[in-house]
This record gives sequence, C-alpha cells and structure tokens, in this order.
Amino acid sequence: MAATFKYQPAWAIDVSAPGSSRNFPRFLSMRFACNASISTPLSISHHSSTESTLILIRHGESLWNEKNLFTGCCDVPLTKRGVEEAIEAGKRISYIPVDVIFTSALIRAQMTAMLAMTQHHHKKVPIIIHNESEEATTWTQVYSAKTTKQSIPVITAWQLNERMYGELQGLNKQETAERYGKEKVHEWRRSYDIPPPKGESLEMCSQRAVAYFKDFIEPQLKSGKHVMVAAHGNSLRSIIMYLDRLTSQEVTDLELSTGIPLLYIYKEGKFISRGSPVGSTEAGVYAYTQSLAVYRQELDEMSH
Ligand SMILES: O=C(O)[C@@H](CO)OP(=O)(O)O
Repeated sequence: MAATFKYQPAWAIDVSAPGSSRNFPRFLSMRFACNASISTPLSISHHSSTESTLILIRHGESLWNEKNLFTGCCDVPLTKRGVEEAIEAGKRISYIPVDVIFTSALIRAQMTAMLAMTQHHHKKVPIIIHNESEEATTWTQVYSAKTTKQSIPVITAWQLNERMYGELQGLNKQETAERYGKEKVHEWRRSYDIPPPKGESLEMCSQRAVAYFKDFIEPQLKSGKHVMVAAHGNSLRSIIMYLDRLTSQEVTDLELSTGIPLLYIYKEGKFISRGSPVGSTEAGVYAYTQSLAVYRQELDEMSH
C-alpha cells in the first residue's frame, strides 16, 4: 500500500522543518491516497495571506483541578464544568479561522479542542493524526479529497504537555502548602527556574514546549495557516512568555484561567496579542485585519 501514497495534503508539515531530525512524533509523514489538492474553502488564501491567527486555549477544568490536586503529566479528564467551559470557549472562537490544531498528548487538552470545535461555524471535522507506527499511519488514511477538505488535522505532541510536577503529582495543593509552607509551594508553582521535587521547573518545561512551538507551530503560521493550540497552564505560560517577550520575573505573575481562549495575530514575523475574543471585543478582533473581516463575512453568508 505504501507505494500508492503519492500525495501530501496541504496540512502535512514540511519534513524539512527545523528540528525534524530530533525524536519528535511522526506526524510529519502523513500521506493521503487520493490526488488531493487541499485549500481553504474561504477567501483567505494560505499562499497569499501575510497574516494568520493563533488561538491558545488552556484546557477546561479537570477532575484534579476540581479536587485541587497537582496534576502535571497525569492524564485525567475534564469535569462536567470543564466540558461546558470548552464548549463556551468554542463559541467565543467560532468565527475565527482554524486550519490546524495542536494539542498535548493529554486527554484534558484533547477533549477541550474537540469540544470547542463542535461550536465552529465552518463545521469541519477535527481528526486526530495517528503516526505512532506504520500501521497507525496506514490504517487511519483518508481516501477522499472532498472529505479531507472538510477536515482539520489535530496533531498531538507530548512536548505541549503540562509541566511534569514530579513528586507533587497527586498531592493536594492546600495540604502541601500546610506541610512545606506557603512560600515554598508558591516557589515550586510559579518561580521560573526552581523545580518541584523531581519535577520540571517552568524553564525546563519551556525548553521542550517553546522548542516545539518554534519548530512545528511557527512554520504553520508563517505559511499562512490559522492555528489553535490546546494545552496547559504551564506549557502555555512558557509559550506566552516567548510570544509576549516576558521576563522570567514577569512570567511568575502570569495566571491562565481554564477554558479561556487567547488570540494572537501573526503578522510579518511578529505576534500581536489581541487578548481574549470574548463578546463585544470580537468586533475589535475582526476590525484588526482586513482578511479576517472578509472571512467573518463569508462565514455569515454561508450560514444564511
Ligand atoms: O497541577 C497542575 O498541573 C497545574 C495546573 O493545574 O497546577 P499549578 O497551577 O499549580 O501549576
């Protein structure tokens, strides 16, 4: 079968991307059996666009957020409230274009991305790309160009996982503060370079999360693709530190709420923060760039 996989859809990522020689997941080798020419159905052309959107979403409330437990890389699902937050987040971004989704390898981020996309006006189907083995790649192929066009690839990457919290994972945050002192626990949770016992500091988390962002997500934005990243409090704090050029002191005060999408415009190599596309500020988002305004208008026309 492999010999027949001749075409690479627009969503497949350039194998020559920097960092591809590292041991990153094998999503790079995705192939389709059909002779598919994939492009966005709306008028924002990937090739002519000089600006693209980046949505960052921290997952909705998880069962361990609810119980106030250190979670880190433990793979726990969303609560009912987390599910609702993800759906609400989806409503807030439902008019913002999304061509490719990156999530961590953890279910709470993946659930958030999938639930958010149920609200999107373009009605495309998010599909998780499985390239963990030859079989996974072969057995998950799509053979229809039309179906591929109506899909959004969802790329999972462990590098976007929550920071690994070491020996704090599963411990109650309040009880840990009582045992080790509030200040020590705050230092473990929010300092830049002090790791919790046997865990990752924010700096260590940033070394993998920001490297992944630069190597795999930024090239997508550069090529005009609109990207959503669903990840975690600390992996996103490290990415925001990079995007907003925060100092290691400034990032200690950065807190992200669950399920609140943050919007950036990527333009001429720069990231411009547009805050959270909530309610009335949405107009401001669309006023910001002409091509986004056109996208919005076309979505409106499609849904009438
Ligand atoms: O427990 C965790 O994994 C994180 C995020 O929920 O907690 P904190 O906010 O303490 O970094």
